[in-house]
Parts: sequence; C-alpha cells; structure tokens
Amino acid sequence: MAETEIISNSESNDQFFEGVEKLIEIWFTPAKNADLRKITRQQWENVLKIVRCEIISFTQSEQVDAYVLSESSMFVSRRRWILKTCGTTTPLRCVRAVLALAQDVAGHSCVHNVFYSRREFARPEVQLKPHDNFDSEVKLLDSFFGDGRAYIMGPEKDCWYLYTLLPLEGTVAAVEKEQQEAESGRGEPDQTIEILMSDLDPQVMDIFTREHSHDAAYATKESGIDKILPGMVIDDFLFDPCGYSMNGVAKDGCYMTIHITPERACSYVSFESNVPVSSYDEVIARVLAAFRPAKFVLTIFATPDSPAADAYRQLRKYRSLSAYEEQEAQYCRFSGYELQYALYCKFPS
Ligand SMILES: C[S@@+](CC[C@H](N)C(=O)[O-])C[C@H]1O[C@@H](n2cnc3c(N)ncnc32)[C@H](O)[C@@H]1O
Repeated sequence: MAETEIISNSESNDQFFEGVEKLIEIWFTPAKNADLRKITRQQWENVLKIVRCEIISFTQSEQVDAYVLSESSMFVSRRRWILKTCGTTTPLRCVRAVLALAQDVAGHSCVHNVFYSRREFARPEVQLKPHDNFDSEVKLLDSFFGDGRAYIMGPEKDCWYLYTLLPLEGTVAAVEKEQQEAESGRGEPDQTIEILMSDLDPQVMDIFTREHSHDAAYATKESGIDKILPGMVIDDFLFDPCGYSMNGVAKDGCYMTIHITPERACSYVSFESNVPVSSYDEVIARVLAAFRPAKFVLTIFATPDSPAADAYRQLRKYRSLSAYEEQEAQYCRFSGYELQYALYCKFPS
C-alpha cells in the first residue's frame, strides 16, 4: 500500500488524513477501434506508482472498468478516464504518462475535454508539488493542454477549484468549439453530481471503523449506502482501523463512488455519480440522510441534452435544502455544459 499520509495530531490525540480528493477527468475524441481499456493492469499500476497509490480492488460493467485504490478510485471506459485520489497523492504527475499510453496503446491521440477539480484542502501545506497550490496545478495542466481555463468558486478558505478546456458560452473560443462539435457530431449526453461533505455525524462515522463493522459489506448496508442508487454492483473496502471506499457500476454504464474518512478531527465524505436523472432531489436527500454532514459542496455538471439538464435549474430555486442553508452559489454556462456550484451549511440548531 502507498506510503501512509496519516499525521498524528497531538492536540486531539486523533489522526489527520486529507480526505479531500483531486479529481481529473479526461475525455478523448472518439476514434475507430480506440479504447482506453486496452491499457493493461500492469501499465495502470505503473501509472499509479507516480501518483503514490495502488489498486486494491476491481470490478467492471460492459462500459466501464472501476478500480478501488488505496487512495480513492479510477474509472476507465472507451474514451473517458477518471482518477480521483485523496491524501497527499500526486495525480497530475501521471497525466503525461496517461496521454502517452492513450496514444500508444489505446489509439487515442486527441483530447476532447478535461475537467480537474477539488475542494480546498484542510491542510494545503502538506501537499506535494504541484498540488501545494492551484496556480502550480494550472501551470502543469496548461503545459499538457495549452488552452485551459481556471475558476475558483466559493469563499477563499473553503473554495472549490476547477480547470477545464471548455470555453464560456458566448466567447469566440466557444463559437469555434461549437462549430467543431457540429461538424464532427462528437457530443453525447453527460452529467456528474458531486457532494463533498465535511464535519460529519460521529455516530455515522463510527460505522466506518473496524471496531464497529466486521467488513465492508456490513458498513455498506448499515449506513444505507446500498440504497442510495439501488441496482448497482458494489465493490466496497473497509480500511484498518478505519476508512471506507466503494465503487458502484450499473448495467447501463453509470457509476457511483463514495469515499469516507471517519476520523473525528478531519471527517470527510465524497459522493459522485454520473447517473442520468431529471431530478437529483432524492439522491441528495438519501446522501444527506446517510452521512449527516455539517457542511457540503454540491456540484452538478450537465450537457443541455442530458436528462439532468433541468436538475441543476431546480437546485437554483432552493435557498435551502432540508436542514441546510445555501451559503454560496455560482452558475457557469460553458459551451456544451452547464455547471451549478453551491456550498451549504447546517442551520444552527
Ligand atoms: C478510505 S480513504 C478515503 C478518503 C476519501 N478521499 C474521503 O473522501 O475521505 C481514507 C480513509 O482510510 C483510512 N486509511 C486507513 N489505512 C489507509 C491506507 N493505508 N491508505 C489510505 N487510507 C487509509 C484513512 O485514515 C482515512 O480515514
């Protein structure tokens, strides 16, 4: 297993672990016979060594290979690669190697789109380069992709960072991109919801310790994770003495992934899925009921032709979500995608 990032915290006699993940998603332009799943397990293991994590479990559907990692998850499908890693891992250091494998092994030579995002770290000072600050991350991403755009949303101390190749709608770059898309017919419906939760209910977090749960399947059931998006094949892992990761894959190619850092001093849970629904209300309610965070960041990306195209609009109507008050909200209209970002905090009881 990768070198552990657990740092002792003498004040609380608890452990610190950086649950906040770095999330990179690269889409390649469709090409005849090209498929990222041609990249072998050994080649992925070598890539993940650069990131400082390793594969601990694997499951797949017809459309996607899903890996549980020692620090979160990786999903590989025909033309989309997703890597989500926490702790002090260094995912941007492997991008060059992935682009080379995509070209040489998988037959993908053209990047269509890139999304890199993360919440502000609890302890940015322990991150390794280039992850010690967003400017360095952007600089490295620009060295691969050339014309990306960087955004910072939310309050300074608890912001959410995004880098993407998508231009904002209405700009000259957007008009050019739309023309290219229309000519090549490359677009396909897509949507992603992420709920990044901090300061969680300690009773719920106890479920994700070996003391409470004898195995991952027990924790999955006890917490209600198996009911959030029923029908998925679940690959779950319970760390020792605590910590939990799961991937779920559905027959239709959709995925979900949940990662849990239960330590009281730094509790953190992330939920992500690309399930196409016309309203995320129920999914959000189930996630919040299962984990009971004090605070969370919610992001929804959707293409205009996605069933979820309206889901983010519904969200914009709410100034509050059950016991939570919206503290910040931003909306971005990119060429081909719309994004809703919001930060919610529990109402004082
Ligand atoms: C399961 S991973 C998931 C982190 C995730 N990004 C999140 O949302 O919190 C981290 C949790 O597993 C625990 N853990 C135990 N052994 C670990 C190891 N060898 N490597 C990484 N995490 C480990 C950490 O202390 C932490 O609670």
